[in-house]
Amino acid sequence: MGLSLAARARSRYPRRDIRRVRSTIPARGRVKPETPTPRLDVRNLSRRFGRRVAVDRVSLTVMPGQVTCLLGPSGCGKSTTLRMIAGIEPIDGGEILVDGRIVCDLAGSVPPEGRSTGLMFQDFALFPHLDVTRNVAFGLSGPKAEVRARVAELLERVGMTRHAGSYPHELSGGEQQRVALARALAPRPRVMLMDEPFSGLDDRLRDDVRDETLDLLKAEGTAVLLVTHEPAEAMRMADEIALMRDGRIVQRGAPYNIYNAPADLAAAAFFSDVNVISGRVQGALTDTAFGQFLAPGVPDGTEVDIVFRPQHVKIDFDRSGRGPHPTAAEGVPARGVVQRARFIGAESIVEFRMDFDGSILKARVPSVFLPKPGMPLWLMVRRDRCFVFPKG
Ligand SMILES: Nc1ncnc2c1ncn2[C@@H]1O[C@H](COP(=O)(O)OP(=O)(O)OP(=O)(O)O)[C@@H](O)[C@H]1O
Repeated sequence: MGLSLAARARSRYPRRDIRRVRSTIPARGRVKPETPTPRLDVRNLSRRFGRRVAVDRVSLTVMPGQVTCLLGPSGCGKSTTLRMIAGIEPIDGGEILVDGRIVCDLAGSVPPEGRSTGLMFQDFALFPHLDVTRNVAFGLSGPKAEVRARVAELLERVGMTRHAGSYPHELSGGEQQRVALARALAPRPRVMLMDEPFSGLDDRLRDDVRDETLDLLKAEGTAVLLVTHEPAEAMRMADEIALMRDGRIVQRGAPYNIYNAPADLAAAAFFSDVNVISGRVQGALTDTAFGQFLAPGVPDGTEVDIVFRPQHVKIDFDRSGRGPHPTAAEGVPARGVVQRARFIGAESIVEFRMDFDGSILKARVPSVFLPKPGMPLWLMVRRDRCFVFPKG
């Protein structure tokens, strides 16, 4: 009686935990850690379903106050990874540490309520028979006055004080989401695990709730691991993106770096439409209809894909069958004929059939320009925005 869930869990796993804490945190004065201990440290985590490896040696760290997004297509293993960290899915290999303390490995597992992790899903599942105050207070223990103060503080921070006595069915989706966030944060979890938490909200509301959630999580210093399949959401939310495919993390980095230096063609294509032209490397260069592209370190004779995003294609008018002059920054122009042009607001997407091989390439241009099908135009490609990948 009187013990919090975490304290109860600790008392159930006393010796093992103490041993682990000793073995993973260096003693004072003996070894000086060079980097701070990650709030969440996942090492070589694996999970199989029958013969299928759903999660394959996934490793990642999240520091206090940091948001890491686990991003990838449907079925790549994101939710399974999150569920293992939360303790609601068994592991088949690896280990999970919270604040340097092992909470799960093949030798044993601290139950979910003892891991200092909070969990938020898309269907936030507030208790329908409890009002907002009691929903937020649900996971809290301790003196009543402290519980009341914590609930009031959180409702204030999520802007729901005036709804304290309302029931979930009396709230909008965004309001329910705010209450769910307050409830998840109430016990001050060290790590917040979020699985597509905003996907039930409409676009406009989603942006607001997302930003408010982020501010609150940062203010509380919580480490956040957020699962999403939407690149735009990951880029907006994340300090770091861990890009996942077929159960593995294929790239980790700041959103800017992942977008501008993708690890491979699939990583580039996950964030936007891409154009791909092919070439063969000779003397660290690849000759194409757009001129030469650098391919440093790629052996002679290697077939490569040259990848560029539609917004990095520049288009220019046809002057009696001639295009603009080649430049160092944009190479040689190649001619194409407009197949389709679509107005999408601030931009137009124009599709060209290229003279050199009949392939289709796309350009995104300011929407003041909406060329008619059949119009010949010249395309140039920004060299500093191209990626060259050996064909896989
Ligand atoms: N309990 C289970 N039994 C069998 N296979 C499972 C189970 N849970 C997940 N899988 C499989 O493991 C793979 C990864 O699933 P997971 O739900 O982690 O993917 P995800 O990336 O989160 O996908 P989504 O974005 O669609 O939720 C999938 O092929 C899925 O079918």
